[in-house]
Amino acid sequence: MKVAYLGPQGSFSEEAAFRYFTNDDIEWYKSDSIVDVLEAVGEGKADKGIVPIENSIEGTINITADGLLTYDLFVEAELIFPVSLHLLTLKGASLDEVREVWSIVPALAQCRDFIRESKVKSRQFDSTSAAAQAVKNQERRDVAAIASKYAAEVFDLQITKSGIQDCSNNHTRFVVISKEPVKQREDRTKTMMLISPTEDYSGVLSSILNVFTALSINLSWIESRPTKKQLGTYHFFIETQNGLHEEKMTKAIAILEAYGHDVRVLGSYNTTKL
Ligand SMILES: O=C(O)C(=O)C[C@]1(C(=O)O)C=C[C@@H](O)C=C1
Repeated sequence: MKVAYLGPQGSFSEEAAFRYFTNDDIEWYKSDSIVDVLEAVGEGKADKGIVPIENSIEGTINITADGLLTYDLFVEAELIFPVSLHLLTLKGASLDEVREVWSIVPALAQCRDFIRESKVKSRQFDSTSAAAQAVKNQERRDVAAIASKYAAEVFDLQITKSGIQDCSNNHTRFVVISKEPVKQREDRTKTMMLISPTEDYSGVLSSILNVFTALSINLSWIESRPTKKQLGTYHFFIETQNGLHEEKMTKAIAILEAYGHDVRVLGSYNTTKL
């Protein structure tokens, strides 16, 4: 089985992938960006992929949410990964030499307070590990990567300041994606769906939410994303704390469809804490 994740070596995605997929028969497929992971799975270059979808400080990773739709993907698991971000510099460099920090956007956003307080510039990379690799290759003492302890080991960098994220209790939620829907099972505890209203009227969102309230279905995630077709039109990602096999979920979907909303189930799955 081929599994795609965001590389290069040393990324959080790699750590999450290695901890979750422990079989021997896995062929790893490292991609250069989150979109490349989604595309690899969408186009069948990899059987499965692992992508970050939400962070406890920064919220939804929109590239992933949108990519699930663009590439017609399904979710088969969610993984909760603790994230501690460190400032990585060349060995021997000190904090007051650092003028610029490099990382992927969600990681820079998780360290907004540190970046503001230390008055450094920031530069975007496609992953924390690509930033760490660039610091190593460019041999510059005035730049630092925001990345993991694992990346420091991989690229032989020094942790010049540790735990620089805005909140110490920081987690990123990854999803395991595939091109085919996973067979429905009775032990699933969550369901992700995309609800697209076909008409725009006042109270459309509350009409959707009322269905879940009436059936005592607890929601663990709701995210509105633009349809990209017209300004001000949205569809809604909704994650329930109930598996798709449960009767109340079948009822909810039937009611939402009877209201004229388009409902697309993206997956029913369990949570793994890594
Ligand atoms: O750049 C990486 O190392 C990743 O795996 C991506 C990513 C993300 O985009 O959220 C994953 C976990 C952390 O939140 C920071 C970066």
